[in-house]
Amino acid sequence: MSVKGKVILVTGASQGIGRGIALRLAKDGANLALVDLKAEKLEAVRKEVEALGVKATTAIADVSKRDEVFAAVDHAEKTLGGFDVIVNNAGIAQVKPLSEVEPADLERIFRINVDGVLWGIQAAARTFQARKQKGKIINASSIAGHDGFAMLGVYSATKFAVRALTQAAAKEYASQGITVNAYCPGIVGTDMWVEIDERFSEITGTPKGETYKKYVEGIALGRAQTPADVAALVAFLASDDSDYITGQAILTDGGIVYR
Ligand SMILES: NC(=O)C1=CN([C@@H]2O[C@H](COP(=O)(O)OP(=O)(O)OC[C@H]3O[C@@H](n4cnc5c(N)ncnc54)[C@H](O)[C@@H]3O)[C@@H](O)[C@H]2O)C=CC1
Ligand SMILES: CC(=O)C(C)=O
Repeated sequence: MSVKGKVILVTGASQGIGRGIALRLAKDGANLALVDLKAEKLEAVRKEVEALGVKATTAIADVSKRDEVFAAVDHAEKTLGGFDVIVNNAGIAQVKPLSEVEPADLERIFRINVDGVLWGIQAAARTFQARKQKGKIINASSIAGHDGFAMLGVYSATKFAVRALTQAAAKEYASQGITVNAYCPGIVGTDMWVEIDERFSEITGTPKGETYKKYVEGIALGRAQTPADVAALVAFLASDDSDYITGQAILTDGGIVYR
């Protein structure tokens, strides 16, 4: 299984799962284009990646803005001399009972979690087509893209939508040698879960840390997921070993959701 020499763009690469994916792909020999809004943290990840002996470049882009995603892909191709894989990882969470959701809530999270993935799909596919080569598109869904979670209803809707886009894009691009898949993590100990836990506390009065603990206790394998666990699946999906897989939304959750 190898991604050696491939050019791979990862969004949301400044921290958490995106950083974990970048480090794993760099260890496996890929050259990386790192995209995020957080410039300082992104620069730190670039240095970590380069220390592993591969090439890296950064682009500050808001994935909800189509032109910025297209510019980031163009930058990656020009700077790193090719373009093979995009990992549409950037996303945000939102904890709110459905009865309190307002139009602005929907707008914000859909623009990032769904539009952002679609712009990434479009920009990558356009580049693969222009280069007359095959390519891989890998999108962040979630266990919440398979089961709707209470208080995470709108977030869950965005992750179901990512699965829909993944399936449709797989069908539209298969004849061009482009595969499209999604990874569906479970409970990963990142800043996103710190924020989810805090919001649950505010809304329900549950003591801080308890919501995260309760969810982790429900994992069959008995521990929280790490970014490296997620990155192992993404590294497989980015490699040639996954060439015959397309349109799938693969669970990596230690045993929470069974499909
Ligand atoms: N943490 C978890 O338990 C799970 C996370 N996921 C998904 O994995 C992905 C990564 O999550 P985490 O690393 O946990 O989150 P995180 O909050 O730790 O990191 C997300 C990164 O995305 C960036 N980002 C956010 N909005 C952006 C925008 N508009 N443009 C560019 N970059 C933006 C942030 O700056 C941050 O660096 C997300 O799509 C999330 O929904 C899926 C299942 C479980
Ligand atoms: C953040 C996330 O996707 C879940 C379900 O924990």
